[in-house]
Amino acid sequence: MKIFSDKQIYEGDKLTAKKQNITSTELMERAGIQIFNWLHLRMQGAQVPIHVFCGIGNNGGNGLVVARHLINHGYHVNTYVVNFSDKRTRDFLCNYDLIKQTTKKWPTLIGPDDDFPEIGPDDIIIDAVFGIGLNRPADDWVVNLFQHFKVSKAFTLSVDIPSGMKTDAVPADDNNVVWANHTLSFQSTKLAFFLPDTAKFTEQWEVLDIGFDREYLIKTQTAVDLIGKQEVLPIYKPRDKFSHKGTFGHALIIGGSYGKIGAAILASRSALSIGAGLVTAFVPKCGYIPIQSSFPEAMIITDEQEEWISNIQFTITPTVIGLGVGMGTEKATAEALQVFLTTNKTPLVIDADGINLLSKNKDLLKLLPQNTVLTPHPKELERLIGVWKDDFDKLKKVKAFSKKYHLIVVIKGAYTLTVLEDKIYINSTGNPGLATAGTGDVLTGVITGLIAQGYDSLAASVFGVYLHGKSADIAVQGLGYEAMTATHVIDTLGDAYLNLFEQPEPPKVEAEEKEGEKKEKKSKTK
Ligand SMILES: NC(=O)C1=CN([C@@H]2O[C@H](COP(=O)(O)OP(=O)(O)OC[C@H]3O[C@@H](n4cnc5c(N)ncnc54)[C@H](O)[C@@H]3O)[C@@H](O)[C@H]2O)[C@@H](O)CC1
Ligand SMILES: [K+]
Repeated sequence: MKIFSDKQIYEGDKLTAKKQNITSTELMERAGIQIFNWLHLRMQGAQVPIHVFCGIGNNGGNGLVVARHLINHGYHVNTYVVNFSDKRTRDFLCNYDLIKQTTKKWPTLIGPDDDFPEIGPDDIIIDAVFGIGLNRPADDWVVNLFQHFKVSKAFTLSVDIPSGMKTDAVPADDNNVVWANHTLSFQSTKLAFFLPDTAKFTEQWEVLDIGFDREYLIKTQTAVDLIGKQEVLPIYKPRDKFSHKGTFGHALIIGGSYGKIGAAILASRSALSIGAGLVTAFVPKCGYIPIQSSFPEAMIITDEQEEWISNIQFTITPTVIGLGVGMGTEKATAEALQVFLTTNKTPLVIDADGINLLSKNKDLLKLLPQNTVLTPHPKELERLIGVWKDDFDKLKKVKAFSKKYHLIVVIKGAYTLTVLEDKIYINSTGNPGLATAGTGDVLTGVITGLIAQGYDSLAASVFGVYLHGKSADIAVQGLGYEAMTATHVIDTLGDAYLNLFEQPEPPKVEAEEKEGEKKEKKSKTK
């Protein structure tokens, strides 16, 4: 799913009205009806007090449309205009007139000196105060109104975006923003809903299709994409009947040290399970027996040292190398890495201590082949790019870093972000059960194993992160967050692939109804 910028939404808005030969007021009506339908479907006429708070711009205009339709359908509605400015938009004014023609209960104007209306905990708030047009911090009294919403504990539905929130910046204070239970966004979700600093402002979100021009939606390139099944399906490479293990490449995993051989085993097993034709592990001598006995499919090359890697030399020709898991940061290992990188031309995926060693000697970054994949967790990322002010600053720094060294950075987190230069891919799979030892090693193996099979490094990163998260989502169903381990995630990688081609199950009620119809037909024909 494309995530459009504010500028692109405004452009799409204008272009849609022009191409469909409708006015912006008609488009606002369409958007408002969508929100009304969403509510009506769930409320079925229930007489719960609904408080609709409207600003004076187009977000407020949306609120007025919703209020009007709710009133027309007999709901218990209180409409307010939050009068933070006198500059009303044209479409706001149109809808202000319309609501006045609909009901004798005209919207209540709320200004800085007015008391706020009483809101009960079982009431509903519709927040249409600010949309994406917010361009400066809201006045103190408006912020107090937002606090009034929060204190009421009423279910809060935000229109387009929680008021006070920006799509591309972290607010100076958490209190400056409406804390929504649910947000209904027009045509596109927002990057801010996926970042730790700002995701908290809405518990859930949904996108409403308000019928933007199809051509505009298809042709417009976005700086951010949300990756789900629909986005990864075209990446998948079906297997040819006449393929053989040579077709799917040879993944080499370089890593492990005394006490951390498990990391190399997890990465190697993952590379094979995701479909690499052959997997070799390059480990210190102490890794030989554990790998040979626990993972018979792997081939092994041992370093001349017993406990750590000191000299990366091999005679095989791997398709791709996954480097760094459990590798340690011994001086000899750092030197071996430097020597290795000066001659290496094979595509690389670098994780964990591999990243830590690069952070200690940033000159090595220039030696990495183009589109090398780095998979840091937050602390490793900080060592690599320095501290950041907030999530948006972090993304800016990562983009600059990616551009400077021509690297792909996979920022691991609740929503893992894959960054290549100015483009960000947000992953939608995965769960808190992944916060457990070794899952990072599995991800390294998965991405390495995909590159081995012929996926380019970017496709392998985006697809690998998706499959890794999906596998965890499948594994967790039988285990729960606490008991799931990295090994379970490897064991369900196959299910993650199979899930790509599963059709969604029909809703239960419909299926039962059809079953009922069939029985009825049978008894009639008897
Ligand atoms: N045709 C439609 O009905 C559509 C409506 N949309 C709605 O339009 C919204 C954007 O509307 P607007 O651009 O009018 O902007 P908003 O309604 O978000 O903001 C209202 C106006 O207040 C002013 N303002 C901003 N920050 C302020 C502050 N802190 N204190 C006082 N005044 C401030 C700005 O001049 C802005 O134009 C979207 O969020 C969405 O809800 C579009 O997104 C999609 C199409
Ligand atoms: K809003």
